[in-house]
Amino acid sequence: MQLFRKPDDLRAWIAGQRQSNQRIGFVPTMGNLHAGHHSLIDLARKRCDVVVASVFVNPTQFGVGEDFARYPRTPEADAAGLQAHGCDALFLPDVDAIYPFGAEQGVRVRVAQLGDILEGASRPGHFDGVATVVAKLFNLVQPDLAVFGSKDFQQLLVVRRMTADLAFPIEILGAPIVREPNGLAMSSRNQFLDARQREQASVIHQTLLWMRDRWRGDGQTRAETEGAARDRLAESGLQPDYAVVRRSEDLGAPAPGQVSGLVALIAARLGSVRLIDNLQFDD
Ligand SMILES: Nc1ncnc2c1ncn2[C@@H]1O[C@H](COP(=O)(O)OP(=O)(O)OP(=O)(O)O)[C@@H](O)[C@H]1O
Ligand SMILES: CC(C)(CO)[C@@H](O)C(=O)[O-]
Ligand code: BAL
Repeated sequence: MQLFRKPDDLRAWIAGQRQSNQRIGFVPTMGNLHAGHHSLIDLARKRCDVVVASVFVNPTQFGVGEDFARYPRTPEADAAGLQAHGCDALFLPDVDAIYPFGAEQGVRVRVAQLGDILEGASRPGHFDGVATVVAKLFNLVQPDLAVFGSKDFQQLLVVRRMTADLAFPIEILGAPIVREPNGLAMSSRNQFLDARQREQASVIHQTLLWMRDRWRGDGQTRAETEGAARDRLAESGLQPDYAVVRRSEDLGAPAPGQVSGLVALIAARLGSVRLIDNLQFDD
């Protein structure tokens, strides 16, 4: 596997791949890779001739007081896992390489509305940071296909919108959520949870399943379902940020009587760790 730290070195290698008509797949990550990330590499591997991954903990998507400084950084283990999954190139830039004018002073890409609700409301500016760095990475890697996990469901929609609106000729593939045996969605932040908290956190997935079943079953109103879901999370010792049912297409409010094309989304805190998960009702 090739390792690139400098954008120019990556560009030169990409130019060679394009010249020989290789179809390029791309998996952007923040590192500390687990089976969820590896599943994205496997998907890209199946669809493309060469696979590029990036590991970059992007400062502009973290708010003041969020966990940028303590975000787990494990580049050696990440490189070994990527290589084992057949990744061809790893881009591991430092902050100056991605933000040559300073992280606070460069151009920002903003996805209005879709980027302002739910995660965007809880983490103001978060999706500006995500859209900005993904646009930069797309320009550097010039992939034909980019794979994103549906664990970060709103991020997937934001990236799709940004890609369409800025006319990047890139297919965006959403990948299924990889879970622990108890249902907890795999996430780099799970490592801040002890064994007891990981069990406790499985209530998030249970609540998503319950929201789906209740929605289909007894025709309760959206507000009743969402309120009862928040109560379930709180009774298990989590602090819910939101627990909502939305249209999977654009995260708008469901139409009366709508049962498919929906997604339940939860964000909740357990101690100092903020976890997100979701469940599409037509899965
Ligand atoms: N459990 C999972 N299943 C499928 N895809 C996942 C999973 N976890 C993360 N991903 C995807 O991997 C890509 C990189 O995500 P990221 O590096 O932020 O990892 P993460 O585990 O989600 O970390 P965290 O949520 O703690 O920041 C994203 O597209 C994300 O949706
Ligand atoms: C897409 C991403 C790599 C942008 O920094 C990040 O938000 C992530 O890992 O999901
Ligand atoms: N996986 C989304 C990255 C973040 O939480 O900042």
